[in-house]
Amino acid sequence: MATTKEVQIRKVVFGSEHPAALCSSLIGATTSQLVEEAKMILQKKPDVLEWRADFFADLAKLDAVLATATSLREVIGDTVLLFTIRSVQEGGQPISLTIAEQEELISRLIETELIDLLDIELASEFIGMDLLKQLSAKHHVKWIVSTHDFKKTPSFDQMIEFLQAGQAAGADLVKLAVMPQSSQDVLTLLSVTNEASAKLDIPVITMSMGKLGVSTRLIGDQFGSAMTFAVGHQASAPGQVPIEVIKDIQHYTS
Ligand SMILES: O=C1C[C@@](O)(C(=O)O)C[C@@H](O)[C@@H]1O
Repeated sequence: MATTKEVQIRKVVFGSEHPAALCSSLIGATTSQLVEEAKMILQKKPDVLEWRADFFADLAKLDAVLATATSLREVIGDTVLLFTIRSVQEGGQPISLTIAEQEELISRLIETELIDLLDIELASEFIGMDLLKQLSAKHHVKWIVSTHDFKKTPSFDQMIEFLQAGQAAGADLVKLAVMPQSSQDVLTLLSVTNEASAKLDIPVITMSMGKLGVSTRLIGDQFGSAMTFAVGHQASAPGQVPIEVIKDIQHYTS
């Protein structure tokens, strides 16, 4: 019989029509904050927890990162763990690590098999992408290749290109988060989701951020988005709504 984790991974990685997988971010700066956050959020039963490691104060210390991943795994059990270092250019926190140091840290973390999913930005300047992909495959870590635009919503064609390029870069899932400036932008993002989820071979995750884009977080799965980010403890991006709200809506839409 499949374990809970296998079922969750299948739902997240291979997509399920409805409802979207529910992901909440951990943005603590210390191990104890992260562990407390995880405990609190787990009561709300998310499918995925995202460790936004760019918020972690000791990101430059490999031992601290590995110890924290171990502590988190002890607390979260079978829940799917996504590891993300979001760059400043794409809405993340400033960090002191160079690109090479980040690559090294991520490689060591993959080898521990403590994480299930890894966020890799499409625009990432990692040098050893092929090696990293091979290492990930060896240790069963799946990739979400992501693109974020916190200022605007690119054109329909550009957004389709981002998603296609993510697939070509070796993604197991692709993600696109953009900022709408009008309700038309929200419609365009939903059209992109509809088209890309039908045409690509991998699950697509999309969201329109901010207040204007909230609807995409609530009903994006009806247009083909495989995952939605919701607040468990604190928001990690503008426009996220509480897990409870998403669960209520999913009750009526799936
Ligand atoms: O890529 C995403 C999506 C997100 O930016 C959002 O808009 O919900 C939140 C981030 O933490 C995550 O890494």
